[in-house]
Order: sequence, then structure tokens, then C-alpha cells
Amino acid sequence: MLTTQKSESLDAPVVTITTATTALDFNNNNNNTSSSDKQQPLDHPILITRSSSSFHHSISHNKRSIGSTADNILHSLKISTNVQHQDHSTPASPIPSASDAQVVIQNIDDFVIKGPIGYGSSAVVYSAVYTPLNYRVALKMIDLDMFERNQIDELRRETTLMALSKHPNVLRVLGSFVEGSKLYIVTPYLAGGSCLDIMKTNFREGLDELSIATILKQALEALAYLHKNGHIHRDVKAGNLLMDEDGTVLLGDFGVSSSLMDTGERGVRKTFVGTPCWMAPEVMEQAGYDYKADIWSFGITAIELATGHAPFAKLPPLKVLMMTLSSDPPTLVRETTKHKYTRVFKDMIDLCLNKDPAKRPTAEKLLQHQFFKQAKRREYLVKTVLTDLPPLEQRPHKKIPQRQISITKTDEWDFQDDDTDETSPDDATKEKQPSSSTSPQQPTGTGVAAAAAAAAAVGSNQQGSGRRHISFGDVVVKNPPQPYATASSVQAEVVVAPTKKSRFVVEETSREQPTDVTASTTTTSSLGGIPISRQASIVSECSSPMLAPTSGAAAAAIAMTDSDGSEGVKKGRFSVNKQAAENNQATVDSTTTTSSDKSITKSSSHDNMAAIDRAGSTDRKSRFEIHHGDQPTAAATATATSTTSSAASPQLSAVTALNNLSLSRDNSLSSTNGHALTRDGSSHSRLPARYQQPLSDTITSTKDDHSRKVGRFELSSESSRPSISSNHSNHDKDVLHPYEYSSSSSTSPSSSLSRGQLLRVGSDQVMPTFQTHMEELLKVNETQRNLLRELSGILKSTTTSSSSTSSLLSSSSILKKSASTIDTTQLERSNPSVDELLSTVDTLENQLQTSIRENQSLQRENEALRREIENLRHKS
Ligand SMILES: Nc1ncnc2c1ncn2[C@@H]1O[C@H](COP(=O)(O)OP(=O)(O)OP(=O)(O)O)[C@@H](O)[C@H]1O
Repeated sequence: MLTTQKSESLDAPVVTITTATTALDFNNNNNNTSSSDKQQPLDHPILITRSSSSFHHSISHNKRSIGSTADNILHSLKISTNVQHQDHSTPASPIPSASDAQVVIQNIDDFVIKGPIGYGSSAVVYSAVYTPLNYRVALKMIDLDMFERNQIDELRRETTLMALSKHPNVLRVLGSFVEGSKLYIVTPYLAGGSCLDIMKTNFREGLDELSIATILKQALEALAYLHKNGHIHRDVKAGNLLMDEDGTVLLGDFGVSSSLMDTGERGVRKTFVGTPCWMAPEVMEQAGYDYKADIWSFGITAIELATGHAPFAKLPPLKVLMMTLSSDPPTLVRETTKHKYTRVFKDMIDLCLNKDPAKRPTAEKLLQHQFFKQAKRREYLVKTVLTDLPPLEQRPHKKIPQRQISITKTDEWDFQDDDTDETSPDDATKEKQPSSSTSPQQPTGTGVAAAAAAAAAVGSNQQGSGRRHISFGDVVVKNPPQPYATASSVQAEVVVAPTKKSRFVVEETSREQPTDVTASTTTTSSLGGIPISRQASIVSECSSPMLAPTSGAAAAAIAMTDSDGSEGVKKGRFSVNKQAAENNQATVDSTTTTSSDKSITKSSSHDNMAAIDRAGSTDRKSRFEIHHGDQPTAAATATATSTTSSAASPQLSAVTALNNLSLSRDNSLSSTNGHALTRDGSSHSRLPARYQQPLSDTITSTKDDHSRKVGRFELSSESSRPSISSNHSNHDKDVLHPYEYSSSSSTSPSSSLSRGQLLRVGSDQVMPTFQTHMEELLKVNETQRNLLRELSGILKSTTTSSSSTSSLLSSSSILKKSASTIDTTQLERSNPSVDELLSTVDTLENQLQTSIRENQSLQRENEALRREIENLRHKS
């Protein structure tokens, strides 16, 4: 959601899109209306409506042919200038009143539609003539059937913003209307088409540096304008840089796609599809981001213009995501490009592609970079770029399969009562959280997982389409950068929408074959060709930065299928619960086709249930959970027939392993019937030692990965769903799963490494001996505590009746029974004296103190490890 602040440089009119007659009523309450909408001084309300009212013909259109600028057409349309404050929190009237602004573009009949000039991921763009003005326009047609109600509300608001933006380099929406189930957005026709289109037609290996500088400078002017007005574009890419016939470059598609992904109800089916290639790491991480995300995308776009494609464009989305998060930022490799590029160009790109958003320059600042000093006047582009380009209509336009990914945030989430649908079946955390601010520099594992899952759901079969985008998050730029402010002075405050529980619905369908989506949609996973279970339930340690990437990968992997390319994820629901700044919950429900089942059933049912969990911070419950959409509950998932996950490489092994892990911070939340790795968990019984090493083996297999993790965890298994454990597949006996524990090994359904046991996850050395030692110490502690308690009771009674032999005997037997680790020789005597007992107590106390000291020392070490992790994270 883009939220604007009042700005002098932003046009104030509000465009209200209404429809009086369609089912897609834009005029109901719109609770999502941003406060800033209300704050806008609405000097120029423009009501663009599809209405049966007499206003339809009430405007005396100036039918002269006008120039090619939006201003001209708006002027010609006699936009009302009367001041009219319009509160978007109240329903707008579907029928414009006399005081409403003029009805402008409202009817498809007013257009003569020519051929398609472009295909977006969720729209077809037509060349058209607006007949009342004989004005050439581009008509973007979006099928509203693909969106939910509040997505449409969002679309309305974003379209409004697009209409408000008045900058020579920002594509302005002239109007929009609904016809049937289609939303039409009218923009000026830009004869050059998008830069992507231009490159695909004539410059497949990229443009020359001067042209790029000329294009990018204009784009940057547009970005600076948007940022200054509190907007984040979030979809900067060559495909959204449109060129007019005079060489003017306009930034298009602003806000629409991202807004559609930001909000929406559960069950939202589709929104736009995109690729994460342009997405800033912090956006992927959902850590909260600001306008600097656009600067990253801008840098990627620069590479795109220089090479003809974005970095990682050929990779499947998940890999793009992993590469973006774990690798060094992409850069311009000047040696391999067709054109010669200067070091200055590379330097400019590198500034943009700093993983730390705070270190990226603002758009204003970037404009002063030396690279842009070489930018030519726009006429230059006419000569160098537009010459020899066939008209838009005659260019080969690749029709993009209309696969859809919807990533939708809802205001409410209700995993707990959601068992009947495909969302997360279990969740104990329904309470809303207070508003929170999140630093853009604070990645969360959930975010990574979310992005990974989303990316995975996009599916690797879409690689190369280059027209996908995924965006996340409600972001409000509270302090947009001021012109020429330094980077440090313009730290924007990023506010993640408060008290929101978010659900990202990742769904893929095929618009082209809507009647047989299941059969027609193919999404394959190919994380190095690893077969990955889709029947896993993952609860991830969200806030452990070191865990994040892999947990994300694991999450993503869930939504993937076998490497054999068989059909895969059809539909996923991905839910993220933002309980607090760091409290996230994500769920991916994936529904697969029958054909994909064979490739999906590659993990044992209980594999799905392992969990890495850090307990002890009960106020921080983070979970990333993925389960198979075909089964409404985790239990169903767990009982599914399954085989063993196989990892083809260490990295894959790690992913697979994490597939089988639930990562969360709270044991209560990891009640997905699986084992849990927890921190400081309590009341877990011990996992049989034979499974400790496999666990560490598996985890340390990630050591070559960038997402190596160091931490102390507790491995546990909970039994909130005994049916699952009872349904462990027989094959489990054949293939020992790293987290398997034999039911005979413990009478308790819960098993774990006991409190304080150390496990260096992903470190080079696991410390099984140390674990055992710790375990023993803790056992001794517990025993001693009980012993002391009982002794103190006995001593009390001894004081009152010092001759009470029975008490002494009792104490002796207690000591013998429980204090196996201490020297109880003296207790062997049938009548120990009080002195002897006191001496024993002293001994026990000493041992207890020793144990406590050891514990404290371990805790200190734990703390040191934690700091080490923090340091590593900051360094990376
Ligand atoms: N106003 C316009 N004038 C001329 N061509 C346009 C205009 N708007 C869009 N196009 C063409 O239509 C194509 C599709 O546009 P659209 O905005 O739907 O998709 P996109 O932004 O490239 O993709 P996505 O929707 O996935 O982000 C563009 O790449 C461009 O070539």
C-alpha cells in the first residue's frame, strides 16, 4: 500500500472510481483507506464513474484532437476545480451528485480498441482511441474476476494515486472504469512502448551507455518525485519504463501491482505475477522497507538495460531469491557486455545495489552522480533508440501465460478457525498485536521464508518469462526524503501496518485455461534438482537471522515439486502473521495436482513435523508453517503416505532437512506433531542420543551454504497430535530419519534434548559430549533440587521430633533413591545421625552450587554465541 503524505508538489485531485451497476461495487465502505487520503486537500476531485446517471452525457467534451500529454487531455476533459473534500472512509455515492466532479472516461463504448500492444502478467494493454476526443490512448484491461473485493479497493486507491501524480516522467492515469468484470485503466499511448519491449525488439544485448543514462535519468527524476511525495513504486524495471515518441521516458505501473498484493481477503485468488529479480533483499525479507527498495530496483534496471536482462533472470524465482539474499549484490560485469561501459556506470549501479538500504543513495542524491552528467536530451533517444523500431502494434508481443500469484495481506487472520480451508490449521496466537515499527535493516526469517515460499510458488517453470513480480508489505513512508538531503538525514521511518495479521496467498493459476487449472498449470521446483516434499509442515525460527535463509528455502521448497519437472504447486496459501515487530507467522498451503503427487510424496509423514523452536521467549512467537493444501490440517498432512526425502547435495540436504523441521520460537506453537529444535525449551524429555548426530549431520551439511547457522537449540517433539505420531509410516523404519525417534524409546510422546543442551546448528563442530554432559548436569540439578526439598521437610520434622527414627529412615531412603550422583555412603546406614544428614545436605548444596555455576557459565557462553551470531549477521 502506498500511502502519501501531503505534499505541495503532488497534485491534489482525487479520482474516485465508482460503478453503479456492476457487481464490483467500488463504493462500499473502504476501511482500508489510508489516513493520508483523508488528509489530502482535495482541490480537484475528479469522479470517474461508470454510472447510469445523467452525468454520463452532461459533459460537453471538447472534441478537438489534443496533444499527447495527459495534462492536455485532462484539461480538455474540463476537470472540475471546485474544492471538495471527500472522505474516503465513508462510502462514495455510486451515483454522482450535482456537486460531484465531472464524469469523464466511463464507457468502453467511448473507445475504439485497436490491437494489443503489450501483455502484462495480469493485464492486456490495447492501443485505443478515445473517440470523444479522438485521442490515442493505451487501454489496460484487467480482469477483476481475478481479484478480491478489497484488492479492488486497493486498486482504486492506487489508481487514484496514479492519477494524482503529475510529473513529466510519471505515467499518468487519465481515467479508469469498470465494464462487466473488467477494469480498464486509461493512460496516454506511448509510442515507443516499454524499454523492455524496445530491447526485445531491437536491442537484445542491451543499450549503449549514453542512451541508458538518458533513460535512467528521466526514470530517476520520476522516482525522486514519487519518493518526495511519500510513495514507493516497488516495481521499477525496464518493463515499466515507457518511452514516448519524443524520447520522454515515463515510469508506469506505479503502485498498482504492489497494492494489489498488499491487501486482500483470505481466498483472494489472483493478482499480478512478477519476478523477484528486481526486488530488494529487504523486501524479500519482509523486514520492512522503504523507498530505498526502489533504488535497488533501479540499480537492477540499470543492469537490465545494459545487458538486456536482469541479473538472475534465467533462474527460477526461488533461486533468484536465494541468490539475492545470500550472494554479493549483482554488479555490472563490464568485460562481458556488448557495449563498453564506463567505470562510473558500474559505480552508480554498485551504489544502488548495496544490501544495506541505508547505504543506498536517495534518488535525489543519485541524480547528482557523475553517471547522469552524460545524459543527453531526450531527442537523443529518438535517434538512437526509437529509430528503426517498428510501431508497437507491429512488434512481436509475446503473450504471457497469465499465471497468477497473489500475495495478499489481510487485516485479520484466523488460523485457528481455519481448519476447514487451506490455511494453517493450527495456531494458538490469534491476538492482535500493537503497532510496530520495523527497521528496514532488520530482516526476519519469516520474511525470507515468506519470500521464498512465494517465489517457490511462482514456480521454476516460469523462469525466463521476466514478467513476474512479488511484493510484500504495507509500508508507509513517514519521512520521505527531502530534496538533496543526505542519505543519513533522510532515514525514512518504515511502519509496518499496525495490528495487522497478514496472510499472503500465493496462488498460481492459468488464465489461459481456466477451466482446467489443475491440469494445465505446471510449476516445478528445481532447487538444484532436489526432490522436495510438499507435504511438510514447517515452523521456522523467524527471528533467528542465521536461520532465516534456509528456513525460507525450506519453506519455499515445500511449495516445490520434484525435479523431474512434473507438475507441481498449483496453489499455495502463504500466511504471515505479524504479531509484533518480530512476530511472524507464515503458512503455505499448497495444493497440488494429482500428477504432482507422485513427486510430492517424498518425505515421510513425520518428517514434516520436526521443528526448530526456541522457547522461553513466550512473547515472541514466530512461526513459519507450510503444509499441504490438499490436507486441511497438519494431521492430515502427516498421515499422508510418504517416502523419504532425498537430498542430492549438501545444500539440498539442508533444505530437505529444514523441510522437515518446524522452526519457531515457542514450543506451544510448534505443536505440529513433529520434533522441535528449541532454545531453552522446558519440559521436554530427551531425544534418544542416536538421533542427535544425524540431526547435527544434517544441519551441518549446510555449512557450505551461506545460511550457515550457529545456535543453541533444543530438540524436542511434541505430541499435541498423537494421531500423527501414531501414523508414522512404516517405511520410516527402513530409512532412519534424522529426527526420528522410536516410540519405544520414550513413553512420553514428547522427546527432546533437555534444557540447556547445546547444539551448534550448522557449525562445524557439534558437541555431543558436551550435550550429554549438560544433560547429566541438569538431571543432577533436578534430582538435587527434589532431594533438598524433601530433606528440608524431613529436617523440619526432625527438629520437632529429633528422635523420630522413621523420619530419618525416610530421608535415608529418599536420598538413596534419588541422589544417585552423590556419595550417599553415609546414608546407607540405617540410622544416620542429624549431623550426617546435615553433612549430606551440605554436600548436596555444594554440588548444586557447582551445577548452578556451570549452568551460568553455559548461559554466558550461550550469550556469547548469540552475540557472535549477531555479529556475523551484521557483517553479512
Ligand atoms: N501507455 C502505454 N503505451 C504504450 N505501451 C504500453 C503502455 N502501457 C503498457 N504498454 C505496453 O504493454 C506492456 C504491458 O504493460 P503492463 O503494464 O500490463 O505490463 P508490465 O508492467 O510490463 O508487466 P507487469 O504487469 O507484470 O508488471 C508493456 O510492457 C508495454 O510494452
